[in-house]
Amino acid sequence: MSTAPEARTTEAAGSVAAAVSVRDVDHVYGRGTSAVRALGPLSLDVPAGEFLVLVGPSGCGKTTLLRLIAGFETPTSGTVTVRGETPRPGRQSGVVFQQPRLFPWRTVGDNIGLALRYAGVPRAERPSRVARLLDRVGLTGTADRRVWEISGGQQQRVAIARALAGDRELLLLDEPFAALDALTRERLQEDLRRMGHETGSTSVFVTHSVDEAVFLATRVVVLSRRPGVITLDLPVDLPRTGLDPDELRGLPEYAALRAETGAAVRAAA
Ligand SMILES: Nc1ncnc2c1ncn2[C@@H]1O[C@H](COP(=O)(O)OP(=O)(O)OP(=O)(O)O)[C@@H](O)[C@H]1O
Repeated sequence: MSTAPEARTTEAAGSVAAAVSVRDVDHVYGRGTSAVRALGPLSLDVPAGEFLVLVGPSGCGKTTLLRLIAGFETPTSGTVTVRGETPRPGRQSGVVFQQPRLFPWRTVGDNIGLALRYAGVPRAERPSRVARLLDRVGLTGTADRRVWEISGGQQQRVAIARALAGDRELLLLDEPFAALDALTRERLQEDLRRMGHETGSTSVFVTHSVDEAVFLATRVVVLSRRPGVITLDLPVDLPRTGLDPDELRGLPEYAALRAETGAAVRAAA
């Protein structure tokens, strides 16, 4: 994935302030005897440019936290802001889910073009923007392919390009690679890691995989069992360039971070 002009715009925009601020948040689904306390109390700041990975046992509230940051949910108490504003779906962030959720009978270009249209990008500008976004996710020249014709990994790349459309300052990813085969998953991890470094964009990524967390993150946050609270907040200061993935995974620091994260996840479960 290469650094396109679109990426540099995001980098410039992202360097201004803390991208995400979560303050004293509690989140409860339902009421009375059927109430489920999913999250909190939880406070977290995500500075611009950070690649934050959330890990924790099933049901600990990872998706809930992502949905609060996306603006799909409003916290029961406390506040969530994205660059100082209350988040609104599709406004400040792009979201990538476990399934790509594309229109399969339409072309790759149409799927991304639709997101650009919603973002208010004029029709005449859309083809060049689509091409730049496809370059960025390693799918140069695929705009005219139908979604059903391309592989699952390629579809997930399209979903990432769509989430980036409209110069969103924040990328939210909810186990985006969980349904992919191991080799495709590794390739996408490598590309996403490189892209995060090259563009300086801000991401919050949810996973169950400790290795995926340490590989991708500049910071790992582990949540406890429900209601999720932070049990580990770990900076990941590994080289972002100059090493291939095997060399990176072979570093003693990598092993130490993996061990510390794994122990925290096991303790949380
Ligand atoms: N709409 C809802 N109504 C009621 N309870 C919900 C709702 N959404 C989630 N929950 C509950 O809130 C808790 C947290 O769910 P959430 O999906 O955020 O966890 P998670 O950590 O993402 O789980 P997983 O790793 O299994 O995807 C769970 O107990 C879940 O059953």
